[in-house]
Amino acid sequence: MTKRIKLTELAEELHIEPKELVKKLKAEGFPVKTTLSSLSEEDAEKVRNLYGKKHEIIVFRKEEIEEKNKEEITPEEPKVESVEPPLEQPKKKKLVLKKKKISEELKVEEKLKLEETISETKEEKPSFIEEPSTEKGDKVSLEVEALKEEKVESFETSIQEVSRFELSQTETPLTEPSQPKTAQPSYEKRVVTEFKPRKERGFKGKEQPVVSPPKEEIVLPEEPKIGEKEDFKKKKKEKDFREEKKKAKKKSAFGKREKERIDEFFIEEEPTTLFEEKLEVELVKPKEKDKKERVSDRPPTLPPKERKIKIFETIQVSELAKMMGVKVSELIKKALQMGMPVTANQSIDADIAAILADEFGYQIERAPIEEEILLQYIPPSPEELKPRPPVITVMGHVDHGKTTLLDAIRKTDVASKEAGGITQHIGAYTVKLEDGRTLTFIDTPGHEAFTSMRARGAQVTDIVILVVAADDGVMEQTKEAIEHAKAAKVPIVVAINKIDKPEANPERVKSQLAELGLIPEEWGGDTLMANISARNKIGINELLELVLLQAEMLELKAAYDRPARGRIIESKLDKGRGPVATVLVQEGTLKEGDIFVAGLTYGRVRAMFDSYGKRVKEVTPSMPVEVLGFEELPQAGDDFIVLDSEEKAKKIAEYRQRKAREAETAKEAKISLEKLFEKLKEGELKELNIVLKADTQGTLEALQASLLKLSTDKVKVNIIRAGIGAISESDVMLASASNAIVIGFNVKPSSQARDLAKKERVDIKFYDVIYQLTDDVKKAMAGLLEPEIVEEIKGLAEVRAIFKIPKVGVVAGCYVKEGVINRNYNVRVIRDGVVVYTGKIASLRRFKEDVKEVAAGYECGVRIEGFNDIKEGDLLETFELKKVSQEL
Ligand SMILES: Nc1nc2c(ncn2[C@@H]2O[C@H](COP(=O)(O)OP(=O)(O)OP(=O)(O)O)[C@@H](O)[C@H]2O)c(=O)[nH]1
Repeated sequence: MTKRIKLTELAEELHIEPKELVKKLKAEGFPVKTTLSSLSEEDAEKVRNLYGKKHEIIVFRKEEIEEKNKEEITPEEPKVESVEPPLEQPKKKKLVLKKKKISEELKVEEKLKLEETISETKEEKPSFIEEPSTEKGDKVSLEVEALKEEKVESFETSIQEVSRFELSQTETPLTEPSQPKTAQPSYEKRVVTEFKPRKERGFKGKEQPVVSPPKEEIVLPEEPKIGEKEDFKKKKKEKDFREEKKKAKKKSAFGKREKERIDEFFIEEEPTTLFEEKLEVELVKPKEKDKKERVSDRPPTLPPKERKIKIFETIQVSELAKMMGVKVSELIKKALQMGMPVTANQSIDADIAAILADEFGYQIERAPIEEEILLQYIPPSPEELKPRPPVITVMGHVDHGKTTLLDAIRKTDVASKEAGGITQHIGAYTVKLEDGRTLTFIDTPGHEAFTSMRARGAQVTDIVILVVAADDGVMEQTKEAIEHAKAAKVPIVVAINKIDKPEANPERVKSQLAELGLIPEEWGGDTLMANISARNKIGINELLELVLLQAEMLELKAAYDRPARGRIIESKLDKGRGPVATVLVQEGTLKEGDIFVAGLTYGRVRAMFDSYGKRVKEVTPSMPVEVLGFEELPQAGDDFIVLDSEEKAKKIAEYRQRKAREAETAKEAKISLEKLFEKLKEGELKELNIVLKADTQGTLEALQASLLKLSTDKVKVNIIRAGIGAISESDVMLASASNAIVIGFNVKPSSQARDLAKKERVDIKFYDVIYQLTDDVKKAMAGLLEPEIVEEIKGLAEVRAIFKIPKVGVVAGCYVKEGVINRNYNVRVIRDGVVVYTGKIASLRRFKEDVKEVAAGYECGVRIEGFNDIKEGDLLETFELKKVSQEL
């Protein structure tokens, strides 16, 4: 491919006005029309000669590369002898080392400026007219002036990597290359810019980092082995260089810091790895203050690299290698040489990738997060919106009748009767009333499904039906359900069930609910309530009417005429059909054949079945449908987004998988007091959600009051649950779904809750002094939290027997269940999840022997300092306190 040179660039190079150049060239008979025209390199060279410009030459000699490395040189990094363009006023000389990979696509501009031809092989070796290289084989010389006569079509010559170079001593006309250059896939060129004494360095690689030449002068020191010298002219004026530098900076993918770091690296490492001629270096050493500037930019003759790789946040090492067309091993080696041990499958961030890519002549372009580009979501305009059916979840205390109610509702479905079929269990189903209105029910009753969906960021429910048995009244899980619905800001319609029972007392239920903030309409509140008997199917239609009324108030709408978006409600691996999932379409219309991404997976809709098991071709908003065609099993709560190409879908899924893996490794609490200020500062958080558990009603109330008082203009303290007793799994789930922290005051989590908190990355804080708790929250909000004292749980023992020993006290016969009990640890006595004492171990024994430590699975006798009120069944938790400086 013949490279062409823009007239504008040529004019710049020749320091004349482009228009003037056009005029002149036209007069000379060159095939140009306007300033936008371009010339072949050959012609450009003629023009240069017209203007008396000629190229200077830098002849690079190969560095003494270890034999091993020589062998390893791949086609991507061929050895090169490089030639510099002419410099106007030769003054001092100075070594300029520059490594540059230039591909076939190397810009004309770059080539023009380089004005070089480089021979790659011995056969192709050109020679200089003057100062022929003393080394044979890998030296190349070239006379650019002579090139105008040469009928060389292209200079697309591959330049081999050199580690050393050689220069002719005097500025001489350049000889014609002995042979025309052949196009090569890429070449690397090095221009020695800086020359410093050899120093100790961390690694020695066959490749050297890029160093730009000085802006004012290029002084070439004597190459020790050959002893040749050549003076070089000034390459460009200072101004030109600055401009170039600015351009390069703009184009650079590196952040300033990276760039400086690399510059420093180059300053420190580059010259020393290449030259041993200390004396020469010192003689030509540029002024200190210029040093960084010089090396941090590309020379004016070498524009910023043109080969770009677009990456999204991170990239796998192997992928980066593939994109650059280099061997993974080569890339890993290079990284290692640079002090960054990486593996092929490791994801590296864009900054690291940029440093590495630069070594191979590539520039990294950091693209916005893939998802943001590809899933760019344009919210529908009001005109696009049409009413959609409500999506309902049934919640309530155990045995209050949720399942019976869902069954009763299902039986009211006229469509089911029409279809003559029974509703399939697909996680959700629709109910069509006689008047044609439809409602969608999430088939899994209970707050667990609701919460775990919410914990994954999925909010599919529009309305919660809270089932309360009229004979039993408000119970623990009724309260929890209310809290969940409130935290999710989902309205509640109450179904007071089992009114057929003689002991039913709906009025009592109403007053209990009113105490919890759900005030019935008839009492002036806004909570819709219906008395029903799910078993006897009394009041079901009335209940559904109320639900529809509530839905009307919510003005539920969605756009129908656009690609579908929804949520995964349920998923299973079907033996015959592969991964199958129920999707609730929330927007748009889902069609057979649609390509989609869902959570970490993707696919194409092969077939769809509605809740009666009937195959359907299209599904509209609020409709649940069973979808076949997933690559892998998605998870309940995952999003489901239709895209226009499978490639996109796959890319997004892969990106998400990578992110998920990274998140897995960098597990940290969703929110913690330590991170609070950071999040507030970043505007990520506006309120601090707290799940508060305490040992007594009195302390709970006191804590609530003092915590609420801490709310400021910037952050609101929001207690989403306040309860008495041990921290439960439900507390953790609520905290997880609501991005809350759990505060236990004198209460501890059950071991299941602790495990769940670990899994869900929920931060549980333990306090036993009120002011410490309020102080911490206050400080966290102000960003003044002291180094955190972290409690490390060491072991758990169960008290199985009590021995009262006169004059000594009470000794607890324990069985160590988890971890170790060490007599130096602190100990906490927990009774029914409540901390009854915290102190020190006075003695630890096994078979009358004093021991230091007892591990899990063994029995031991424990006496606690100053505490004799120990009881059978108590748990002894040992812990250590560690200071961790906070990261705020
Ligand atoms: N008398 C009477 N019994 C009912 C009514 N609704 C449900 N039951 C009974 O209450 C018991 C529990 O009903 P379920 O529907 O299983 O309750 P649930 O809330 O789904 O229970 P879990 O799934 O265990 O949480 C069953 O024996 C039902 O027959 C009702 O309206 N009247």
